[in-house]
Amino acid sequence: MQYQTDLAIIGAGTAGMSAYKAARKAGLQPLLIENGPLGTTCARVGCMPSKLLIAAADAAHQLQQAPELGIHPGTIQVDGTAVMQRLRKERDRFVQGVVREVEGWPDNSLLQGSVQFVSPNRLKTDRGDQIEARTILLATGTRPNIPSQLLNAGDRLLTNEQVFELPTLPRSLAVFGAGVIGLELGQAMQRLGVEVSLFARTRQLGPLQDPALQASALATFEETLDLQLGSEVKTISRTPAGVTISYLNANGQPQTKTFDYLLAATGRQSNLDRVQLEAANLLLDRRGLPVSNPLTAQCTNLDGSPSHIFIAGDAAGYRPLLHEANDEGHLAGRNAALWPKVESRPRRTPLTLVFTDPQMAIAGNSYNQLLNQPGKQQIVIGEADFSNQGRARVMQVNKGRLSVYADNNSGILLGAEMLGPAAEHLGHLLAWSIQQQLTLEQLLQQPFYHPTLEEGLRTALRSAAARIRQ
Ligand SMILES: Cc1cc2nc3c(=O)[nH]c(=O)nc-3n(C[C@H](O)[C@H](O)[C@H](O)COP(=O)(O)OP(=O)(O)OC[C@H]3O[C@@H](n4cnc5c(N)ncnc54)[C@H](O)[C@@H]3O)c2cc1C
Ligand SMILES: NC(=O)c1ccc[n+]([C@@H]2O[C@H](COP(=O)([O-])OP(=O)(O)OC[C@H]3O[C@@H](n4cnc5c(N)ncnc54)[C@H](O)[C@@H]3O)[C@@H](O)[C@H]2O)c1
Repeated sequence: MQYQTDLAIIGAGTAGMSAYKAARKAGLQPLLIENGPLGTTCARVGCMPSKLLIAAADAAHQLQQAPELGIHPGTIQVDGTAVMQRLRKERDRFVQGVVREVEGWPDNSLLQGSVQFVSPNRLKTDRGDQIEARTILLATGTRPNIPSQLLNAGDRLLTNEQVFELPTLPRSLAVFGAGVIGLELGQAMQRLGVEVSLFARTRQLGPLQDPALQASALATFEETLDLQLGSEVKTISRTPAGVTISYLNANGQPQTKTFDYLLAATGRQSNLDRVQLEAANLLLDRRGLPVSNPLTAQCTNLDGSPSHIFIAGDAAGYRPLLHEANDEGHLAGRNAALWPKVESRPRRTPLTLVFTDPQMAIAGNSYNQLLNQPGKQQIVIGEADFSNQGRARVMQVNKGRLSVYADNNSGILLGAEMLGPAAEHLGHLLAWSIQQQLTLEQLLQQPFYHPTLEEGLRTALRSAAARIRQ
């Protein structure tokens, strides 16, 4: 069929749906085109099922820790089938919520098919549909990046798209990648009784950049997880017992181990390689992604002029997180309606959280952004150690550290990195304070109740304040 639309949105994920709503509110009748199942990556195979697995792992962990508090829950049994069933039941509720929302939209809002560019204003789908669009939004997200060596695991290779479908928990799991997904899922599986080894080429654990925090993360995670960081994997093969991995460990010693499954958590790759971007007349960056303005979501033409094509969510390669996909989608949908005029909207303060235990947070500017740059002498660091922090000890969660970074002249808080208890909450407090450009002094005038984890934040703020202009 032939379609004509003011706005063709490629991808009905978080960014695409948010753009659809914003564009409709602004008076457009957008056409949303999706080549996979509805429900979004976040709800189907991302944020939500991973946090459901972590919730079960946290429950098991608390029971395992209880005897140290004098509480003896008896033999702890993890029913892997029940864990996975509950995960999928709750996950399906979230997915259904999204699907119902799309189903409530007017007919002809959604087209199924895989989209490619024919020319800057013309798209076609693999089902033979042709779309002429005044403006276009790229909201195509990403898919797992799988290094070719990992394919040797054959039918025992899992990514985030298969792991939540396992009928029960595996006995053993080799996790490749020590980034956010590898750490979150690897630790959760280990706490649920799965024998986990985590392989990574470097010694970097998760996104924290502050050397003191990286060291703390390494010391903490290697207490319980078999970390094969800096290992060199020689061969991976599908064997009758599962997946056999031969590798040189960090000391150069040859090892061979067999696992039930291999989980690839080795980063994400853009889906834009499948849309014939060459036909879109867009300027691309070194990664092959369209050059775009994060304040308008607008792409740039080959000749440097502003394009009628917008980009949002993970496809933009800017901040691949759910709340950012939502914001970018909204911005893109609204600007597509205003096009050729566009509005600039300031971005929120960056906030990254990792739902491990201890959790990780980066609020505002990271260590590298502030301290690996010229002018780093303008930055003071304040620190707190949670190993002896009162409330953290009370709750037996006394691990990790917090670093806050402030401007040495104005005292304004610029960034923070944390590994520690409740980093998801302290990270928000820090991000909100940074967004309001509060100074250390103003922050120290706020109430700090006793005994709370926030007192750890106060320690870090005080230590930075004491170093200002010394
Ligand atoms: C395991 C995991 C856990 C995560 N946990 C968190 C978390 O806790 N917190 C957080 O903030 N973020 C988390 N994320 C990241 C978050 O899920 C993403 O940032 C977010 O889903 C991106 O949304 P999006 O709209 O850009 O992409 P998506 O939701 O992936 O949507 C893109 C859509 O485009 C479709 N598409 C692609 N190409 C085409 C084409 N050619 N034609 C038609 N349709 C196409 C795809 O099928 C897909 O439906 C997690 C991600 C993963 C993988
Ligand atoms: N809590 C959250 O907000 C959350 C949770 C999960 C995912 N996410 C999002 O999903 C994105 C992707 O997560 P991810 O963990 O896949 O990516 P990542 O970039 O965080 O980590 C990828 C890891 O894979 C390693 N790696 C790459 N190639 C490898 C190879 N051949 N062998 C071994 N290791 C290899 C990298 O060194 C790195 O440690 C995140 O950046 C984030 O935006 C967010």
